[in-house]
Amino acid sequence: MWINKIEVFHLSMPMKFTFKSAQALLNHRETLVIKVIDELGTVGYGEVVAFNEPFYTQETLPDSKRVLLNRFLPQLLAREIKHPFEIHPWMDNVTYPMATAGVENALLDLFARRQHQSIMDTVFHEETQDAIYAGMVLGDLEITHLLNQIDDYLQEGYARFKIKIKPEDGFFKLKCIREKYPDLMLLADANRSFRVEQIPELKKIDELGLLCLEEPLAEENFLAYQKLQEQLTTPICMDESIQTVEDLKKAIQFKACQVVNIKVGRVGGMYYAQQMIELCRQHHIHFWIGSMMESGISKILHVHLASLKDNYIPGDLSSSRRYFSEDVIQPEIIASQGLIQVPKGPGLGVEIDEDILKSLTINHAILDRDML
Ligand SMILES: O=C(O)CCC(=O)C1=CC=C[C@@H](O)[C@@H]1C(=O)O
Ligand SMILES: [Mg+2]
Repeated sequence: MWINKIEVFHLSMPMKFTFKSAQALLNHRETLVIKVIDELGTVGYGEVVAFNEPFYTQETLPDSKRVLLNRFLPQLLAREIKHPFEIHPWMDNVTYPMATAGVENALLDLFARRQHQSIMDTVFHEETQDAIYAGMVLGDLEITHLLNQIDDYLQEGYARFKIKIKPEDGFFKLKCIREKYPDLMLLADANRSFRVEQIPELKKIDELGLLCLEEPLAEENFLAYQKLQEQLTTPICMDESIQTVEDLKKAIQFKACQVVNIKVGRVGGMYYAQQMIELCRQHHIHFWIGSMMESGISKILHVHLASLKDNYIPGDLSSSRRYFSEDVIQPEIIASQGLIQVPKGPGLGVEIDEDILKSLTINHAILDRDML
């Protein structure tokens, strides 16, 4: 197939509240939506989920945009491709995983639509669930507010909660939650905020029966993780420490974690996400599906991925309305009684509301094969 036209929409989505983690404060979300159109007029969408600042991983949205417009997208227009995964050898999943994933995801959506297949059927040849359990992520909130939010979302049907923590009060907050909800499905994400000297705090957290502890250590070193995992019964979960398949192999070799949070953007696309999932399966490492406070285009892809039957726990996947007053996909993502339905149609299985997309766009670029 040939890609004849590509559009890049730079979105600015106002958020309903400020999201606070150990590393970041977010009150609006900028992302890039890539729309690809082939010679038959088939359309596919993908999202580049980099943040404006490098608080999570190194790649920033201005970096992604520059490399896309100057290199990746003109190259894509210039060659015939038979399968979306063919782009990987000439794209750069190490320096620009999120830009790479955005292009690959758009091509996969288009390719699956051409084949009249769902995106999961084009990549994974296995049975999947029709619905997935939703999961709530709560930022670093003041304790009364945090407990109230858990009450509210429990009533809405959410059963799994991930709390953002930092060394100063992480144990205190988790202990308060545990006292009030002894059986809650609870995990914590420290986003690399605890130094090795603060391991005693992590040992206290270890007593609280968490499903896993995500990215506890500031030290970016698998040996430190291995030593920590030996001292904890709570499984350590890696997120930003694993960006490439090589990172995962190394983490397995070091026994640095027992769980991996898979995010398609962070790892450079479905091609690498699939390889990581297969590696996890071979080495008895649990995996589950994260998210990036993104628009529905990337989020629904993660809903699809979370429909794999051997997911460890419900993902960071909640209703579109939790973060944004409007989403660019139709139907938007709705968690009802704690469940999200997995769309069945071709590709991502959702439509893009171009009016909403355009109303959120702050910059728009068009690349045409005729212009090469
Ligand atoms: O999308 C969500 O619901 C929240 C996801 C989330 O917690 C994160 C998204 C992006 C960057 C990180 O700070 C964080 C994470 O580390 O998992
Ligand atoms: Mg995380």
